[in-house]
Amino acid sequence: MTAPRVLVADKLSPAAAEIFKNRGIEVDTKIGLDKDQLAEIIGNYDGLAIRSATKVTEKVLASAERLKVVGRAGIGVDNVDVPAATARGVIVMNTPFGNSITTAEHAISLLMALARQIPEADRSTQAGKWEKSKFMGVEVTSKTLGIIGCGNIGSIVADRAQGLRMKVIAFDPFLTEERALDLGVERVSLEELFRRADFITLHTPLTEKTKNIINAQSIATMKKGVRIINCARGGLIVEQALADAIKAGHVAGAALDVFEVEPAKENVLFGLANVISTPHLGASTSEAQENVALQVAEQMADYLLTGAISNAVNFPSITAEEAPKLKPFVKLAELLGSFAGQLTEAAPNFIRLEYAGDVADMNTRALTSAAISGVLRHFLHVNMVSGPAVAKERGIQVEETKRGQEGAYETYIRVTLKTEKQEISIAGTVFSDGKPRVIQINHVPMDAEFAPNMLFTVNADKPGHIGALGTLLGDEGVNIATFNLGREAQGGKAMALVTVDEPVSDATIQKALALPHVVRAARLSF
Ligand SMILES: NC(=O)C1=CN([C@@H]2O[C@H](COP(=O)(O)OP(=O)(O)OC[C@H]3O[C@@H](n4cnc5c(N)ncnc54)[C@H](O)[C@@H]3O)[C@@H](O)[C@H]2O)C=CC1
Ligand SMILES: O=C(O)C(=O)COP(=O)(O)O
Repeated sequence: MTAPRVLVADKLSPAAAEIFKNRGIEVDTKIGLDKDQLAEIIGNYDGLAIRSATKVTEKVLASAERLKVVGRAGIGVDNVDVPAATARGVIVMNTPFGNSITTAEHAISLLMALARQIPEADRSTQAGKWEKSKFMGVEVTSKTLGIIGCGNIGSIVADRAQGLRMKVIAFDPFLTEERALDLGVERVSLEELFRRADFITLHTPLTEKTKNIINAQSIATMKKGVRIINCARGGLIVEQALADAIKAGHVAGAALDVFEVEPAKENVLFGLANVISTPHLGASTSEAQENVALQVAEQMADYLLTGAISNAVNFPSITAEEAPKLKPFVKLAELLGSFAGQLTEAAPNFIRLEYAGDVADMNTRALTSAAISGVLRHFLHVNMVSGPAVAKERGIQVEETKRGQEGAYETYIRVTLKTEKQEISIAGTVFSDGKPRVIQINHVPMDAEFAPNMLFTVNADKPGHIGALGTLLGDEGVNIATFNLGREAQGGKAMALVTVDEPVSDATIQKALALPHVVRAARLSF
């Protein structure tokens, strides 16, 4: 067997290259390649080790004929097109804890720097101005810190802020009362957090639900004089809205480590008084970089040399023998979880997996992990291995039931989610062509393949809906690939699952909701 080859494309601690070499893997380090240069050479490598700078796009992956694994020395994988990697059978792995303390410390540093205008005071002093009366700060003791996203990093920030004698409140759909109590934080709604916080710090992943969470409307509900810290992802904040609020004096300052477009060479926030920026330095300490480099290199080497998988964000750990039989059902379980997760308004507190027929005799632990990760990946950076543990930590009850063949399908999986207000169940099967299909939505029969872009509607079963929806999509320039229907009973609730060529816009969703008898319209993507 020829030695596997790994490309290190971002600045990693030299510890990573050492490990690859020691384990008999050839390693090249080429930092700063653009998309085209990367696409040109990626075909020569089995592994790609990156941080946040390298964008692993569909185009790069399309040229990556040999690539088996992308290793992210860090947490966020939003610079990797994970669905495209999965579709090409490329494992994407990250190092979920290696830089959490360091990033939390950066958030606290920015908080203190913001409270006392340290960067600006430094610039003025070194320019010989001695403007002692210009830089009046605020004390953080007894001030309220609002943490949005109280996961690994948010929890460490909470701990450190309490050491600074701040009052910590947190919004996180997965934060249980019990965990909040353990952390010594007060669990509040997002609205209450915006209303009460003197400082707000962001620690969520960038998802459909968190994108633009700080916008003109939410800023208007914040206390006058609020200060905002972002060490998570640029897309969480509408930068123009923040700039406007700072200029208007409503927001007293912002400290930003991350930007919507990186590298951020120019930005609407640059140059404003009381804006502090750092170039995505959250994870940049020698300790964190050593941790993540060692871990990612070991994980990648394990996978390339033995096939063992750990901390993969797009695949569960499965032995070499089980893999071929399980693979289509892993995909199905993940898609069903993702479908249900996209339809919930809030984080679930209960997930049930039902396995019927042949699939009940397979490695359902891997399948359950896949389904849980499908549900949770709309909220968290969760991987299939850690999915059940994360669900447990967050107080989500997971139930698995198995039974023999029942009904029309030889084998099927049903995923049921419960939130405080809703229950959603999606069932599916794998046909002999190996393709996963939806066969029931909330027990209503349906027969549809999963597709990258879909629209789901629920309506009262009255004549005219199909025509109206078809006309609306036509008017909006949305091309329909397939149109699948199901209903409870004549005159009851009816559902449509429509495959479209492009993602349906928010405006089209609003128009679909305004159609007669429509009670639900949601965009789905797989
Ligand atoms: N600036 C930097 O250099 C670094 C940035 N990061 C970023 O920090 C973020 C958080 O990382 P971790 O704490 O390790 O992740 P984590 O997965 O442990 O925690 C994220 C938390 O956000 C919560 N969340 C999800 N959706 C939410 C919503 N709509 N509203 C409020 N909370 C929500 C989740 O429940 C979870 O508790 C990630 O985006 C990561 O990419 C991580 C490391 C370094
Ligand atoms: O781990 C993360 O999510 C980070 O954002 C760190 O990014 P970096 O590795 O410093 O480019």
